[in-house]
Amino acid sequence: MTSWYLRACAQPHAEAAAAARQRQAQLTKPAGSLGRLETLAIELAGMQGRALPAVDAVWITVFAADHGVAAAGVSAYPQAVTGEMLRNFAHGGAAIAVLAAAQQAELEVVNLGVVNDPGELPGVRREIIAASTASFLSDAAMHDEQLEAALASGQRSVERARAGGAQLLICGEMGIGNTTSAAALGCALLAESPEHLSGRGTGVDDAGLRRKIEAIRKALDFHAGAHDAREWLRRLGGFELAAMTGAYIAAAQQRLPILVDGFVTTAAALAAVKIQPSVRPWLLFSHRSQEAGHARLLAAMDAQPLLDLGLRLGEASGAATALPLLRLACALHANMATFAEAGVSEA
Ligand SMILES: Cc1cc2ncn([C@H]3O[C@H](COP(=O)(O)O)[C@@H](O)[C@H]3O)c2cc1C
Ligand SMILES: O=C(O)c1cccnc1
Repeated sequence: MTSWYLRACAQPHAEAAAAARQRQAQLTKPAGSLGRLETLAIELAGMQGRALPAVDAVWITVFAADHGVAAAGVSAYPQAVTGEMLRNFAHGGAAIAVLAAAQQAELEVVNLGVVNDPGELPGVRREIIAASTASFLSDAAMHDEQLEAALASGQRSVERARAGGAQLLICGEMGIGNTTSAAALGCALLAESPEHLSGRGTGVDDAGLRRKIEAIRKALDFHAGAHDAREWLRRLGGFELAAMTGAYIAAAQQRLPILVDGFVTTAAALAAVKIQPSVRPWLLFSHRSQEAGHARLLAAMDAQPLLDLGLRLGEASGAATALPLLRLACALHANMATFAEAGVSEA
């Protein structure tokens, strides 16, 4: 039987996009003058299959997991932070919790396995795969069943989003060491060199950055026998990265538009596109992260991010920050007067 994540996605609805494009041409403004706000409305119309798209109901899932590679000294922060941040998400103190609450977006957090496990917390689902991935310096990060479990966790988050009436999916991540995992995965998927995709993550110093590049180089050597995107994800990814890959594929299969966050989520999106290329039209890109290497991952998917604010946090914070632009694009598209309605002369 073919795995669910290998199933192709439908293309966005061409007629709905055409109807939206036609409406944009009739609104009281010089043709094309609202730039990306116009094309965003048209793309959303195609994805939602309606001439008047809306992103009132937004679902955010933050996946948290720990990484074996953290032991290689590749983060500026201790691994215990991943578990500690789960408590912070639950109590509303994390950046994404504030951004979601300020915009009435639904936020759920999924604990896939952290070393410093805080146990049951309100608003945090426990879908524990293991306390951490194995270090990909000397082992595959995940066994096959662990990868399948992570992908399926992402798929289930999309089921909940759909049941909740979501019109847009945003995924985020929390996992100390995950910019190293994301960079390694990006290198493998794009045949890039570690210097080009490695950045300072939480803020490592020059020595930390060198350790990170060395770790990735070693991992790419060790796993040189891998041959496809799923296998690279299993060997170099993390539970949260794989869950996001699964969520992106499932959302695209179910015609749910996706707003991608920063560097780590973009690596997961790239894995999704490499596993199932028909995912690509369902992805909107929110911002270019300060993390060196993000621009290359974006370019590999011909993605034009909306914002460049020097953000380097993850947690879906960049996507949540770009959400108002999508909402404004929909409001303009639905509520501006046409030339005929307003009695304004056309060109
Ligand atoms: C307090 C805190 C909150 C965070 N929220 C997201 N990240 C971000 O930083 C981590 C990746 O960076 P690196 O690869 O350098 O460890 C991830 O957890 C990511 O989501 C955080 C990091 C910290 C310290
Ligand atoms: O852009 C990101 O996803 C990012 C950058 C730094 C740290 N964590 C995540």
